[in-house]
Amino acid sequence: MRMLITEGLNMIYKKDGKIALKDVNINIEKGEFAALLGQNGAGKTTLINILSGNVKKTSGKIYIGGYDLDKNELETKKLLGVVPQESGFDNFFSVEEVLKKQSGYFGIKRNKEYIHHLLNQLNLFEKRNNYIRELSGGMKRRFQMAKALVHKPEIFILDEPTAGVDIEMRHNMYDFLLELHKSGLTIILTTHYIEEAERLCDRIMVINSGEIVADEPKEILMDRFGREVRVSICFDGPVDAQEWESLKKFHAEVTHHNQIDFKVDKAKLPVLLNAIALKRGDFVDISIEREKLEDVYLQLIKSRKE
Ligand SMILES: Nc1ncnc2c1ncn2[C@@H]1O[C@H](COP(=O)(O)OP(=O)(O)OP(=O)(O)O)[C@@H](O)[C@H]1O
Repeated sequence: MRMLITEGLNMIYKKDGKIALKDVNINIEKGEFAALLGQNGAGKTTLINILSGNVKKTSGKIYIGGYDLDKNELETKKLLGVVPQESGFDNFFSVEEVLKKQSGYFGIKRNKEYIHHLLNQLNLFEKRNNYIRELSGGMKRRFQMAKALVHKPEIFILDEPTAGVDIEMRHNMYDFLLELHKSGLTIILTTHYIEEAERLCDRIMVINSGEIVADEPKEILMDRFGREVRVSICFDGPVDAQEWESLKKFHAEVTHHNQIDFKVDKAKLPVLLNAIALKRGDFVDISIEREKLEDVYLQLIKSRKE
């Protein structure tokens, strides 16, 4: 089932005529965990703000859970849980009060048990009677997640949820998101941490200057663009760059006193390994790594600029 569809979505900010989104067509299936990657100003927040009804699109269609956003705003709002990048916090209320209020906004009564469950999962139970202003930055981010989930939405959208969050807390958030994904929730995440998208998401969308330049299952994207592998070899003695001149075409680079790295098309790997073995047999360690999502992402952004 398709949970989110945009058709020919365009956004031009009236104030300065800035084209923030250009003919954006996306299709997210139920249960997918999708990443939306893009540089600063690419249009990620604009897209999220339009989906959540905070910004009015210039043209195009949006369907959420089959509902047309223009005709069924209330229904679409119920299906979405959005964690914004920044938000005015309800500073003068306690954590639990805000979550109760938010439940009420969606017509949900007697939600205490679920609220406590969420607070427990997000390590916030102890803080339930604290005012929002008394929470740390990382706690506020987790509180925002609870607030977005309190009405049990079907699509969870997060705008850079881990920006500025320390590494341990970030890993806790990953576990939490993976649990939610396992339970069948559809998740869309924008992030600057590419390894985060690589680790969590099964679909990658790349947005560049308001245009979607890639939208594919992660593995297919990696196979299509990530054709090269990096081969690192450590020898039982020093490496002399000159000795490897003949393998320059494999991007030979001495990276350590006894280590040399190569970059090679996967198909040419046997040729390279053969050539190395003929030159020196005293290798003590070898590693072959495929390209990372970061390399693929940079290629995509670069190819558009050329
Ligand atoms: N309210 C606004 N009025 C005019 N232009 C805007 C407005 N909001 C965003 N823009 C412009 O639209 C473009 C897309 O901005 P957007 O905030 O969607 O990018 P982003 O991908 O979320 O960036 P970041 O990663 O920095 O948050 C930018 O050029 C931005 O300056």
